[in-house]
Amino acid sequence: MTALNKSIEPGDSPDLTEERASGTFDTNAMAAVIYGSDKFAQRRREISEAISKIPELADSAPLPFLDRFGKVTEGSRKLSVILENIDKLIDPSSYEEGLHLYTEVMGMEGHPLALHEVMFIPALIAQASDEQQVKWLGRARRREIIGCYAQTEMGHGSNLRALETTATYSPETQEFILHSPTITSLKWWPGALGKSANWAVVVANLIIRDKNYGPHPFMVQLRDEDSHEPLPGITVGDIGPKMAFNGGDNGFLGFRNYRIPREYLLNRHAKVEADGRYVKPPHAKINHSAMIRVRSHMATGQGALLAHALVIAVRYSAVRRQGYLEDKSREVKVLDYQTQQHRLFPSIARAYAFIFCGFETIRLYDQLLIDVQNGNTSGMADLHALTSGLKSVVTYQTGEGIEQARMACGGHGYSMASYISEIYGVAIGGCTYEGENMVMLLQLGRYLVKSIEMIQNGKSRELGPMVAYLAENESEIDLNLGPNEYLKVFEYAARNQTWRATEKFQKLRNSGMSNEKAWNQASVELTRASRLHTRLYIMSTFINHVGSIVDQKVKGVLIDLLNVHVTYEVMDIGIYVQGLLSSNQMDLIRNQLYVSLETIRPNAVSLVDSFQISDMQLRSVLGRRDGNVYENLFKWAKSSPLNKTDVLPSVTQYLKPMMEKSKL
Ligand SMILES: CCCCCCCC/C=C\CCC/C=C/C(=O)SCCNC(=O)CCNC(=O)[C@H](O)C(C)(C)COP(=O)(O)OP(=O)(O)OC[C@H]1O[C@@H](n2cnc3c(N)ncnc32)[C@H](O)[C@@H]1OP(=O)(O)O
Ligand SMILES: Cc1cc2nc3c(=O)[nH]c(=O)nc-3n(C[C@H](O)[C@H](O)[C@H](O)COP(=O)(O)OP(=O)(O)OC[C@H]3O[C@@H](n4cnc5c(N)ncnc54)[C@H](O)[C@@H]3O)c2cc1C
Repeated sequence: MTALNKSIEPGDSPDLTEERASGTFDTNAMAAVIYGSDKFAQRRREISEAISKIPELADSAPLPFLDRFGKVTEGSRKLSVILENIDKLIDPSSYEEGLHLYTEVMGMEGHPLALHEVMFIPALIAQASDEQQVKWLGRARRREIIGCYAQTEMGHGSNLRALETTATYSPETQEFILHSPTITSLKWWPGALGKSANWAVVVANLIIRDKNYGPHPFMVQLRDEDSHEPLPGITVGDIGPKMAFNGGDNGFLGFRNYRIPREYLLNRHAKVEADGRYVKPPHAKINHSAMIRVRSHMATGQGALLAHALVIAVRYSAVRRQGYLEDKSREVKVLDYQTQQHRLFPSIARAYAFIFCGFETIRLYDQLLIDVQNGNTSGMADLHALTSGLKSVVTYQTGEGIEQARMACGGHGYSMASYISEIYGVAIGGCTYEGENMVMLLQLGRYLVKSIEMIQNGKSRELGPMVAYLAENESEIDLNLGPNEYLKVFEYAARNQTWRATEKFQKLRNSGMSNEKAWNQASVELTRASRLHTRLYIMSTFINHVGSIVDQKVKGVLIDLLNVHVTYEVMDIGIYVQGLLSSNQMDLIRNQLYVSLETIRPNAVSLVDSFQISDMQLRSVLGRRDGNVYENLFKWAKSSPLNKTDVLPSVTQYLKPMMEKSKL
């Protein structure tokens, strides 16, 4: 049985049953808020139920016991079982249902279709012309072909203008000739490129008559569709084991004068005519849309990863007993320690905040896609700035939260039985992919500096709603702090830091320093401004979202969670608000935080239950829904391949002779 309202079942650990009984709200109602609608939350439960009825969809062994080869094979095996049963499991036309199915069955370690769904198909939707979509999109959606998104090279990922792969147009044959001129020009990192994909969207410099028009996306066949062998002129393979994602085959790719037809430039926006004439796109960065899309989805994606770690740590903390409080006759649940609550509850609040914030950025991206298809690119810069900051802040804070969750599980958190280290490895990949965090914070920094320059030039009224606060002035704050006053505190901090960083940059530049050098010398301050601005945005979307909730019990507990969030976040940026808040006010906020931790305590397990992440999806012995941790930890250890025999061959071969020798 998958997660139910309150989720109490016979055989559950009494400690978790007690926690669920103390919850003040309906976890199904909360799940409806988390997943955007009651209908979809219900569908998730139904899909999990349907999955549980097909035993072949379960992992054939706990994934941590598999080696790389085993993980990659297991991913392909489960994928084929999914596809055999797809109509029984989901509505195949629903992207969200598909995502839930894959997330639950395939897990987070990577699989052959991960990039196909996340970047390859979206790149075709955004960048292929109608004619090209007829040719490839249906095939991709039916999974007749497997694709990936090949942009990053061994030598360059951040600085796209320095990519080295070339696509040189030959008007005589009406072909592009793809070439990798150096070792550093090898495509390096693209997910599913190494062994699974037979097609790729490849980003290469478009060269026409010796002129470089910069990076453009090309549709490229990499492997024979029958034999799956690489085509002549293509060198392709796996880049080896990684910190996580080891079920995935991130790859390398090189071209040796590899020819593709002119029609294979994805030409919804930019075109090359038969005679080599170049037709410019409506916006210089329009080819970056696949990246903007993933960045727009990353807040919810990372919120979900943080949620996984918190489900594990909070449930485990409710069954783990260690030490005493007042009652010396029974050890206390570690969740009752204030330090444990301080470690975990602000992260629960962040997970909710990230998910709600992601709703907003996904909506903005979907709107942008429609606008761009209609020739309106005016929203691109705003969304680029917003998602650049957001991906950086949520990935970093998610990593922090997951690592705290691991430590909150003590020694068992360090075991792969907790699965937290895998979640951590997967999540912090997000600090790097889709734009290295510092690089992306500086993209938002550019936008903030431009906004300040508009104010300085008397154009405050032209500022967008997200940066309008930069033109305001706040020097006092009411002692009676509520969420909106906390927003003002954050605005103060972000505004001050943005002005300070911009003025530093301007001062350096005005002193005769080059623009680039001045930028570099102000860049740490600029990233600080970007983080504060982004955290303000997260807080404000959290407040707005909670304000819109109808179910009063759900709303009540989310207001409690919001109180944890706003007090924790303001304490965390104390150094930036010293000019605004007195030490008395800081003490008051600190005390409000401690009170709000206590208020949340009875709902902690219900709040994480509400994510409705099934045991199958969680893959954690510590985080089991029933809380029966210890007997299952022992079972898990016994299933280790090392325990198949009592005496290992390595002992017979090396240790025994060594010990024998020492006896002489
Ligand atoms: C349903 C989805 C589920 C999501 C869940 C995700 C889980 C999946 C798990 C794993 C998948 C991992 C997949 C990973 C894939 C990848 O990593 S793909 C490769 C990604 N690579 C990057 O992100 C590279 C980062 N670099 C860049 O993006 C850019 O080069 C840059 C840093 C933005 C700089 O660009 P450039 O040098 O070209 O430009 P500048 O000179 O700095 O700026 C010029 C002006 O252009 C503006 N600009 C830049 N980009 C954009 C944009 N995209 N849109 C609009 N405007 C843009 C920039 O701000 C400058 O403006 P200004 O002159 O006015 O200041
Ligand atoms: C798990 C994973 C999956 C990936 N999947 C894909 C994929 O499917 N397709 C694909 O094409 N790519 C993929 N990538 C590659 C990824 O997009 C790049 O690694 C990423 O964009 C960072 O680029 P880089 O490696 O060149 O980092 P670098 O730019 O070399 O970063 C190194 C350091 O230099 C700093 N730095 C660089 N430029 C600046 C600057 N201008 N100002 C200040 N500091 C700077 C960075 O902050 C960082 O500290 C993936 C990567 C990972 C880890």
